[in-house]
Amino acid sequence: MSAPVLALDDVSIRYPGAPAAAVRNVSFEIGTGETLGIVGESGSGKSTLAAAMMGLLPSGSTVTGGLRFEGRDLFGQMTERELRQLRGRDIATIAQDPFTALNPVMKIGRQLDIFQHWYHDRPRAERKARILKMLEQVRLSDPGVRMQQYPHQLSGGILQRVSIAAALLAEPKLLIADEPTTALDATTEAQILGIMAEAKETLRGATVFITHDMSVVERLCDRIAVLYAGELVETGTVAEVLKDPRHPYTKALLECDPARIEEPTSELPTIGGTVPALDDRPAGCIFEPRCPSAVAHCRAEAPKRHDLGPRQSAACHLVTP
Ligand SMILES: Nc1ncnc2c1ncn2[C@@H]1O[C@H](COP(=O)(O)OP(=O)(O)OP(=O)(O)O)[C@@H](O)[C@H]1O
Repeated sequence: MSAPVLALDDVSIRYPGAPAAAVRNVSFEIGTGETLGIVGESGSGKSTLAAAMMGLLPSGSTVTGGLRFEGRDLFGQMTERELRQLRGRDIATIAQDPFTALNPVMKIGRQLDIFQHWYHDRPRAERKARILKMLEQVRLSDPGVRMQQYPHQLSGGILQRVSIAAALLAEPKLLIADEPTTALDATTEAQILGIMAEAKETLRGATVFITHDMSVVERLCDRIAVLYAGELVETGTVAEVLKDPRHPYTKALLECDPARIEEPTSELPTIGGTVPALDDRPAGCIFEPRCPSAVAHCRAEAPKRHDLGPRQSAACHLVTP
């Protein structure tokens, strides 16, 4: 991997007043040109990690460990002003809800122009041409008309395309897409995922794609980080982990992926039980209460992370290299 754009080293995050950390001892790196998929059920800490990567945790949150963007610690070394600059220029996001991501009282064309930071010294006509080209790339019909419209005049699917165009125009060093299709219907979701797959060719920085959908990871990501109840249980290349998942939670997620079920069935499989609440975390392995393979030892002691290859690791007592 090239020098990491973002490196997390033993990161734990606790919200103010919370009984325990929402994210515990998470480490991984993302390099230029790489797309990392972060997966896990609801409550596993995906959005908490995304907020931390943007320096947008609620004030009073406690972060321990290192979270470095191009070698600089987001929490130790940067002032609020520097963080704001970073968010505006080097780190872009595609949010779950595109309505909240765009300014309701500014025309789309003007908003997109603001995003293309690196082109502001170019003539206006050149900037406009670049925006039009990008709107075509995200397959928006009538891009010239769209530029004159306000967000409330557009549907969620169209606005999400505008958000993707904004992210591409910004040419960020780090793009964070936080479940960008959650608020959309299935057809629009498929279209947006197709556009994201194409956009991958254009993006030169690193991308973090947050999802609960393994088939999205398979399609769009190079590497995967599987989170469970705030802990990183498995990480590796998508090719390795999806072919040979080693952690029982990763296996269970894959077994529940509708895209992988070969026999027609009226009921989709689910993982029994629920993600433990923050104040009810098991003392041993975090997944033990739901794990079909658990043995007594799993209840007694939390597993360490086992390296399984140059870039794959899993935190499970039952895993052997
Ligand atoms: N602002 C907050 N204040 C206190 N606790 C929070 C806050 N946001 C999230 N949490 C808690 O942190 C834990 C992780 O939540 P988080 O939203 O990061 O998970 P997630 O994997 O993104 O879930 P989802 O897929 O539902 O968005 C949960 O226990 C949640 O209740």
